[in-house]
Amino acid sequence: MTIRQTSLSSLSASRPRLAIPLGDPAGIGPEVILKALRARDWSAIAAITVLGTRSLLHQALGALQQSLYAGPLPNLDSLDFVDIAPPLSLETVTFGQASAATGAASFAYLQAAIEGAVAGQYDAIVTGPIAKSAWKAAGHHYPGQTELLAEGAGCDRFGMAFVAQSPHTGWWLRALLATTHIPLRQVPEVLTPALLTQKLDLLVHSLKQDFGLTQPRIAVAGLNPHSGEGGQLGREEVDWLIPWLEVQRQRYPQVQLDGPIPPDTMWVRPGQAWFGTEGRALETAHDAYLALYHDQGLIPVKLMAFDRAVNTTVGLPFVRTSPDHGTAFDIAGQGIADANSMVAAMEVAVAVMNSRR
Ligand SMILES: NC(=O)C1=CN([C@@H]2O[C@H](COP(=O)(O)OP(=O)(O)OC[C@H]3O[C@@H](n4cnc5c(N)ncnc54)[C@H](O)[C@@H]3O)[C@@H](O)[C@H]2O)C=CC1
Ligand SMILES: NCC(=O)COP(=O)(O)O
Repeated sequence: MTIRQTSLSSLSASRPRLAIPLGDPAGIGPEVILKALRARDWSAIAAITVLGTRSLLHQALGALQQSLYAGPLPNLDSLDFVDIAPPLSLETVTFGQASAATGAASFAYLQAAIEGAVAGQYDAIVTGPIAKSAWKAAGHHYPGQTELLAEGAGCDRFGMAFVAQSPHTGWWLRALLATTHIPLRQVPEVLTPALLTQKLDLLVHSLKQDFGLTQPRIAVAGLNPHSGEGGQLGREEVDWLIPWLEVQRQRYPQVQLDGPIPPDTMWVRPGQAWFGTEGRALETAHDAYLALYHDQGLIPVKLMAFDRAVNTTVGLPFVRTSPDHGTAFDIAGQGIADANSMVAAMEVAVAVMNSRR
């Protein structure tokens, strides 16, 4: 596998301290982290600490060495590593088989990273993927890592955003999800003007703080097909989304707020800007997209950028990024996982940290 490096002009010589919890040891987290650690010379731009169970990382390394993977791998002896004993008995793992024990382990790794970040030992956390079902089996009822991070940081306003830089055009795709891990049928009730205001505030702040965009252009999706077609296909747009947008335009005169944009067509221009198929799209695509629910945002993001998109948690007192993919239990232990999204997650963490300084 060839690692493609994301070019980030804002990477600087200062060295943010990155904590990298391994994620679920039965998934591809340890593998993509091992590959990512040798994808470039990180020592020039970051100080990296990996958190996990040493014997399990050795097991993942052994599996990689036995696989067809022929790329460079790190020397574990020279790694800055925090060795965490698994809370439930776990001497070895069977790749692809998550359990209460692997869930308890990935939970403990993330908890240790959060404690370190809150104590000021780390500037950023780049998380390996976990399985929410394994956390649940271990008795941890969180919808995902985002909510544990927010709780640990004492933060009740936070958001899930994805960013990726096009390898074709250099254009940056940014999308924030207004709602995340809830059943689809709950979306219309959970999605309120107050919630959307909170998410827009987080997005505007992050665009300025993390990306230096002080006059961003933001597109807001409608909820219903064709944004409700004047109330004929759903009433949320006419009942509150259009009036809400008017209020927000008054609140944010420096922001160009477009919407509600029919959710299907909203992604045409980003697709053109991403793939470079329509020259004007690079100028006319928005700086960021506010999607109203998980799959409205993540289907297009993953279609365009599954190999390199980065999940970020906005609103925390420290930086958090993650690859966009999950534990990929179907290929764990085979050596074939693509580490580019993990590399991008580490690079974006460094760039955002430098932008905040
Ligand atoms: N940040 C996180 O911790 C995330 C965790 N998850 C969790 O991961 C578990 C599995 O979720 P899925 O929906 O199956 O998504 P997934 O991303 O784990 O896998 C989807 C498909 O993409 C492939 N794939 C994923 N990453 C890959 C990589 N780096 N290289 C090559 N192929 C790759 C997999 O083999 C699979 O066919 C779930 O428990 C989910 O909750 C999912 C997304 C993010
Ligand atoms: N679909 C995105 C995702 O599952 C990320 O979850 P989290 O563990 O980062 O909260």
